[in-house]
Amino acid sequence: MSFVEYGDLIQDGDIAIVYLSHDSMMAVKVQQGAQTQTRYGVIRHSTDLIGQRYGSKVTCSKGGWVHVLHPTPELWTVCLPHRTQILYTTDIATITMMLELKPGSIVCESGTGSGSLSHAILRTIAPTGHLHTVEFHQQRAEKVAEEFKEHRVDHLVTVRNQDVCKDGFGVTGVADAVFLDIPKPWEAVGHAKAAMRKQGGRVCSFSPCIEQVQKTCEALADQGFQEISTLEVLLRVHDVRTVSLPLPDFGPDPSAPARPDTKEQNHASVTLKTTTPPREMPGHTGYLTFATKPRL
Ligand SMILES: C[S@@+](CC[C@H](N)C(=O)[O-])C[C@H]1O[C@@H](n2cnc3c(N)ncnc32)[C@H](O)[C@@H]1O
Repeated sequence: MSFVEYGDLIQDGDIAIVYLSHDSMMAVKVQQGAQTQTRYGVIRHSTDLIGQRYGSKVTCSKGGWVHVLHPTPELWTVCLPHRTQILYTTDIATITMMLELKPGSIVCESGTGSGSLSHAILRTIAPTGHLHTVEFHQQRAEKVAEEFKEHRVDHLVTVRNQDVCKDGFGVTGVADAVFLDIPKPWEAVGHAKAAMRKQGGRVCSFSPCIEQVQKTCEALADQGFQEISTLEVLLRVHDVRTVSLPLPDFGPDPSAPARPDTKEQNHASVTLKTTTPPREMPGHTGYLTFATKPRL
């Protein structure tokens, strides 16, 4: 198992995702002799997990069952231990696309936080790209480096424990893309430019407040970035439901012969399956500001 390569069978030392229901999952480190408690009973790693196929249905000690899934960045985002606010898949998908990330890309990121975005970046740039991620909180930097090792992606990433606004990304002239998720991104824009290859490349900054966005846009323009644009991604789910709608009454058809049952037809209705958006939407996460380093 690795977060960037699929493995068929669950092995000792893997991280597996125990899926209890759509909104209840947990990441488990598989270990010979270990047990995991769930609301459906105990899972015994040696007999219930090791050697089973990913995707298997596993019966727990109380007779209930769970599915055991191969880890992906998306599943990790919903299971990971939060040490900070994190980015979710809706924003991550837009960031990946708009930064034009692909296998082989060199990417700089700060702050690393809980590593939610980092895992998605790593899956996209594997097997030949590299992520340089900067986190100034020492324990967070150490913990995420430990997780990258456990998830077998550590060969694709360098974690630096430093202040990106003072010390930059630790690399110069190499990055195809830079991503910022820090409180004062405008202070890191110069370092982002220095980390990027001489010509071209994309930068993105995530900020919850529009005042932060304004300062970042000014800094990007001052540094000669072009195509500066800010967007907000809102997730709009649709619920599937069965509805009954009255048929429209257009009045009597003057060309048709009079029918005694016309009155009943006016009350006819049709039942159909449709989708409806919820009345309230999940709130704002943040603004994504993108810009391009020009080719001169
Ligand atoms: C909101 S979190 C990032 C979450 C991350 N994008 C994720 O998806 O898990 C912001 C992180 O930036 C770090 N940070 C803030 N300012 C920084 C700076 N100047 N240099 C390096 N890291 C910084 C914080 O310690 C925190 O861990």
